[in-house]
Parts: sequence; structure tokens; C-alpha cells
Amino acid sequence: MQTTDATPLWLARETVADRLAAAPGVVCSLDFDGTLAPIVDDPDAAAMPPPLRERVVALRDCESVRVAVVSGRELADLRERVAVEGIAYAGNHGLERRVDGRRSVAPDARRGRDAVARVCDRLDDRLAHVPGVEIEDKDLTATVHVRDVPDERVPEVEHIVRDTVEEATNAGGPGMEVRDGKAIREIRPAVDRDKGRAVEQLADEAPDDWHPLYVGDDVTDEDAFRELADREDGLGVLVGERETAADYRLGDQRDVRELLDLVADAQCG
Ligand SMILES: O=P(O)(O)OC[C@H]1O[C@H](O[C@H]2O[C@H](CO)[C@@H](O)[C@H](O)[C@H]2O)[C@H](O)[C@@H](O)[C@@H]1O
Repeated sequence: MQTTDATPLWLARETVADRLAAAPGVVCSLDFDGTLAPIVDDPDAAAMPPPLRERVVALRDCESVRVAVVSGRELADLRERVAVEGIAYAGNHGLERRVDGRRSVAPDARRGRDAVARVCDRLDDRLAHVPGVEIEDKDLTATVHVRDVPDERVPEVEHIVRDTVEEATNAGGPGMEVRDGKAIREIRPAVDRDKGRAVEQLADEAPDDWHPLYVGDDVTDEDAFRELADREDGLGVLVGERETAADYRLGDQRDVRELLDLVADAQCG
């Protein structure tokens, strides 16, 4: 599958509205940071604006829509920030889920938890001398934030992160990998789980013929876009602009509201 520039959604508004209206139901999966919440310097300050929460609640209450929030954040953190009951959540890129009130953790990720903790401890020491680094231990994965690191020091951080992860893997622990994101390096167990698998699983759990929609902004969201591009009924929408496997794109995070209105108009009339 080739990645291309996606069509601006508002140029194809009618087509998208028709597709959404023709579907018997929609599985509406939404990324958090950069999609439901604007990107901010401090990861702890990320918050979902009330008008978006209102729309998520309206879609949750619609019979032919299932809402899921699919994020790189830890599940508990994600649920607290979104604070909407009765929807599905997938945290840590789908390694942990809460669906229909039940929490589950991928067994292979559970086994890697101690290794992630050890890598975080080592990185705390090895990166202590670099200004601006923040390490977010998310239990099953970890994020090294470089947004506040001087540009010229980022390659050094990158190097230390990759070396530390490689060293831990070579020491016989569970395999781990480093993935890029917006001003972050994500450390994850090397298992066959990502946002693509999360979106696929949510679609499989929905009634037959419901169409999966995914909205996201970051490079890890490409896993979900690729999954949807492989399905005839999938609709991927990128927030922002870059080479992508998504079908359509929105200008920025503020446009997500209108997309959710489009889903509501098509399904919740
Ligand atoms: O899958 P997502 O919901 O998009 O989560 C991805 C990462 O989001 C957070 O980091 C990002 O947002 C921060 C707040 O706006 C920003 O400061 C940071 O630069 C972004 O990369 C979160 O902190 C990470 O744990 C998530 O993996």
C-alpha cells in the first residue's frame, strides 16, 4: 500500500457524508493528544475542550455509533482525561483496553513490564544531565519527551534511548522497540500490537457491516490508517498534513468537532 497525501476532508464533504449515512453503523475511534486535545508543551496539562466532550457524549448516546478513544497514553490516565463513561478505551497503543466495563492487558505486554521499569530507571540516570528531558513511565510502555530539549541535544537523547533499549534487549530481557512520535520517543515491548490492531479489534467487535472510522494526528496513528486502508469499509482521517495512509485530512485539531458533527448528522438524526 502506497502512502499519499490525503484529500482535504472539506473538499470531499458530500462524499464522506454519504458514506457515513450509507453505513448501518459507525465505529468512531479517536486518538487523544492532537485529536481530542490540543498539543501542549506540558503532557500533564493536555485536556479535552468541553465542546468536544459534548460531541463524544452525543455520539455515545447514539444507537448506531460506538465511540472508542485509542491512545499512546496509559489507560488510567486516558480515562481520567476523557472522563466519559460508556465508551471503549484502548491505552498504551492498544496493549491495554477497557471495553464494556472490562479491563484487559495483552499478556505479552504484561511480561515486559519489569523491563520497561528498568529502562526508565536507567534513562533517569543517563539523561539527568540533558536539560528539558521528561520521562513518562506508563507501566507497559514509556515515553521520553524532548519538546523542551534544545534542538542540538536531541540526537544525543535519541542515541542514549536507543542504546539503553538495545542493551536491555541484548541482556536477555523481553524485546523492546523505539518508535517516534511528536517530540517523543516511545519505548514499547516488541509485540504484535499497535493502533492498527486496536482499531481492527474494535471493528470486529461491532455489529456486522458497521464501518470503522479513525481520526488521529501522529505517526503512530499511521498503523490505524494502514489497517483501514486495507479494508473497503474503512475511513481514516489525519489531523494535520504529511505523507499518510489516511483517506482524508483535517487542517488542525479544531476541525475535529465538525467531523464529529458530520458523523452525528449521518447516524444520529
Ligand atoms: O496516541 P496519543 O493519544 O496521541 O498519545 C501520544 C502521546 O501523547 C502525549 O504526548 C503528546 O502530547 C503532549 C501533550 O500535548 C505533548 O507535549 C507531546 O509532545 C506529544 O507527543 C503523551 O504524553 C504520550 O504518553 C503519548 O504516547
